[in-house]
Amino acid sequence: MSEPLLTADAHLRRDDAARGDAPRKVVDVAVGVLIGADGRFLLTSRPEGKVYAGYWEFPGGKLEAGESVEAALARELSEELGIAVDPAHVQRWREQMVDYPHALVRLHFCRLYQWQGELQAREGQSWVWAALPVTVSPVLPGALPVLRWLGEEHVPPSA
Ligand SMILES: Nc1nc2c([nH]c(=O)n2[C@H]2C[C@H](O)[C@@H](COP(=O)(O)OP(=O)(O)OP(=O)(O)O)O2)c(=O)[nH]1
Repeated sequence: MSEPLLTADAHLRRDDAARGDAPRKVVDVAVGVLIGADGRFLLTSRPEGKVYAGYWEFPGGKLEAGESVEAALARELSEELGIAVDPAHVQRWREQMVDYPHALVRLHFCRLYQWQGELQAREGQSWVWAALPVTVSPVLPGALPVLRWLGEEHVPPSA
């Protein structure tokens, strides 16, 4: 399902037309909503050195050229968290475009109930198994819709 465009921190930039810039390229991002046996979901903090460092988000990252969402998510979860994911277990959920000052991103949110290995913070990030309402903050603007969807929709603890 594709959601309406979300504009984040618009006050931080002037629009492209005013600057005479070309339309912005869309950056595709694979994002995992990992759901544990107890129904909690995994949030991770963005590491130092990245935009929005310290903000909480769902783990994932940008697609490489020619890569599928499923393959990108499996690669990112291995790189960031040291877990092994079978791309066949990645369940596409919703798509959300977010217009940030730093990039225009298309977030491919996927649900994931199965993976192998213990979590490791390979990029020095923190993680938390969260339930609604979440108690960590700040949450990345592009992760907020997921919290709303999780609240609206009954997400089974296993599938
Ligand atoms: N992982 C993730 N990214 C999100 C979420 N919400 C959201 O707006 N984003 C945005 C933030 C970034 O602009 C983009 C992800 O880019 P990134 O820089 O974290 O990706 P990456 O790990 O491939 O980064 P790098 O290797 O280029 O440093 O997607 C979310 O819930 N999870």
